[in-house]
Amino acid sequence: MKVVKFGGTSVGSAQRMKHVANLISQDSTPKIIVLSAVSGTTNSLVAIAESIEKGKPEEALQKIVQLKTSYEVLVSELVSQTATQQKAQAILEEHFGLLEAQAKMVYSDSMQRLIVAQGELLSTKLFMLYLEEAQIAAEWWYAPDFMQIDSFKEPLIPQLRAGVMDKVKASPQHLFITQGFICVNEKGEIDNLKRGGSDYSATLIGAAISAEEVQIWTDIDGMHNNDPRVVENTYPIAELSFDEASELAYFGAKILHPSSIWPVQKFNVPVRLLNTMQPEARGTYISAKTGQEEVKALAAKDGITAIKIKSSRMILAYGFLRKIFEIFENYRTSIDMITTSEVAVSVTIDDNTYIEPILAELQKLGTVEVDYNQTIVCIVGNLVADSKGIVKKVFDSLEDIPVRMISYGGSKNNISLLVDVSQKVKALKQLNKGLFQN
Ligand SMILES: Nc1ncnc2c1ncn2[C@@H]1O[C@H](COP(=O)(O)OP(=O)(O)O)[C@@H](O)[C@H]1O
Ligand SMILES: N[C@@H](CC(=O)OP(=O)(O)O)C(=O)O
Repeated sequence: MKVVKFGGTSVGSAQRMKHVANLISQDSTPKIIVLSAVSGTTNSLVAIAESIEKGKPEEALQKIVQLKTSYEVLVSELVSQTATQQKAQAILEEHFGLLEAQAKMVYSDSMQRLIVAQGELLSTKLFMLYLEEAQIAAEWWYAPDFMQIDSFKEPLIPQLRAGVMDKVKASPQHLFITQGFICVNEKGEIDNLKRGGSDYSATLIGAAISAEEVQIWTDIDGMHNNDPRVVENTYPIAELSFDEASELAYFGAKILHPSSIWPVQKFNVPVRLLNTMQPEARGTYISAKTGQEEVKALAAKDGITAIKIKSSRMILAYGFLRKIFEIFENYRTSIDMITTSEVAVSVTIDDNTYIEPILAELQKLGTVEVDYNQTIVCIVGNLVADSKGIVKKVFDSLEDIPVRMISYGGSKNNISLLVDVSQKVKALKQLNKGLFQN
């Protein structure tokens, strides 16, 4: 069994959906197909929910009509037989009807999650109709039937394995179509795996059933050595270890959801990143294999807050770090980078939900300084002993860029630098030149 995920751009139009149908039906290997919402849909659904939250139902309804119109165009291009067109129309009525009903109700967080879940339900149902018309046999699965998260938002893998295996065993089909991103939470409400979560859905399913491999099809030919949106002349990396891919995903390489690697790493299921628009390109192969000692790629993660705590006792007493960590632990806020000196500790976090109470408690331990809008620039590769002078190249490349924190040696795969967000693009470009073009 392979688990094959197609992202929003891969199902972004009728033509692309037809292309995907062609790609998945070329051989008889059993496949679980995980689809995202049509590109742009989740953003529109988030905007609809925001209008309802702001108490502007008319604005929400206007946005719903606009989105529905774009789906009517998609349907008219996707299916041609009268019976299938009627079924498609019924699907639009069901899901846009639900949105319209929500717009007239009082906003809640669970309503927001229900609204954003409609994208993947629409894409998978419409895709099924095209398969029906193209006479490609497949079965549709409702992801919340098997994708569950607990009260800490962690996925329940044994339940996932049992749910998926039961469905496979009960079916004569070898193609199964399901939604990425959406799941059910501990209260039985529809929930999601956070933005970009369809990658995570696919790797969770692949890990849970020990799939042969997970394929993630997107609009680029694999993981590039730097962010192609801001740096020119980037290139795809043929192979990455799980550790390298995990660091890149966590530190901002948008092609992969930040949490998507741990499940496949734990269950040793390889992942291929492939380009829907260029299926013959070899893409990136991610596995347990560790490559040569070299820098593989750069990534950057925005929205970082740096917090410096200066001990009021001047010399760090033992137990000081524990007290600091306990505060972050109590607010379930994870720390990305940490540096210490004799008198101070600096940490970074990417989630400011509990920043106020965290700062209030830290202030009891010493003087606290906070810098918002920071970016972690991350250099990833097999950097075991740095026999190639990578650190020197990093410092030479950064020349005139003020660096707020540096972390090296925490993992053999990563050098992290903290810079102000305004320096991000410059840092990525200069490091690209210094590390890959000499
Ligand atoms: N290092 C990187 N390598 C490849 N793509 C990257 C990288 N960093 C950012 N990206 C961006 O990620 C995009 C693909 O991810 P995403 O938009 O989530 O795709 P999908 O909608 O298919 O899930 C690419 O178009 C590219 O602009
Ligand atoms: N549709 C969801 C989930 C997702 O993973 O999308 P994509 O695969 O297009 O990044 C989102 O936009 O967040």
